[in-house]
Amino acid sequence: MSSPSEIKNLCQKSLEAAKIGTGETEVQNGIDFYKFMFGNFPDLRVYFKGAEKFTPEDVQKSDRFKKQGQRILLACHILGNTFDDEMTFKAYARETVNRHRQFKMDPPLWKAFFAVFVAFLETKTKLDEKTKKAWDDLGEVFAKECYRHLKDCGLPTVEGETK
Ligand code: HEM
Repeated sequence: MSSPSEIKNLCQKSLEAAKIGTGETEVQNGIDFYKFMFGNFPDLRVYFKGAEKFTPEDVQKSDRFKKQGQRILLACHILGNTFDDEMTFKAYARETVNRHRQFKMDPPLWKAFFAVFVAFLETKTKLDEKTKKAWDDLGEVFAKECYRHLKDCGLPTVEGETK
């Protein structure tokens, strides 16, 4: 694994293709994430109550996903930004798990999310192998902390190897 600061820099650089903000392009980036996810991983829609049958066209028109798009991209920017600050990064992972408790997600999704996210980023920019590996490494550290926390909370988790 590269150093935390190398991983941070590679992830940060790739996130320039998925900026957040109030401008049209930035807002659309967030909507595009869910259009991508709902279009390519429709099984994940089950967790989004009321949107279980949404098509990418429905996502485009939805105020809910306009807001949620910014939230998820902000979360990914926070992960990239804090990867060299282990205390904050891991606390953010645990907090993310706490906030998702109600959705009763299948635990392996904490790692699987990053494959979805990288595939989304690839719709926005060209990613080299080093950058894809950086996201995979980041996702691995994130997911391990999620699994550890789920176990601490007495919730279903993933034990042992996560790859
Ligand atoms: C495949 C994995 C995941 C699934 C199925 C999932 C599912 C959800 C659902 C159902 C919501 C509520 C939104 C709504 O219904 O409108 C939500 C909110 C949210 N998710 Fe996820 N999530 C996943 C992974 C992640 C990851 C890895 C992060 C962090 C990097 C994250 C960050 C957020 C944030 C920031 C919110 C906004 C609500 C809040 O902060 O409490 N999610 N997610």
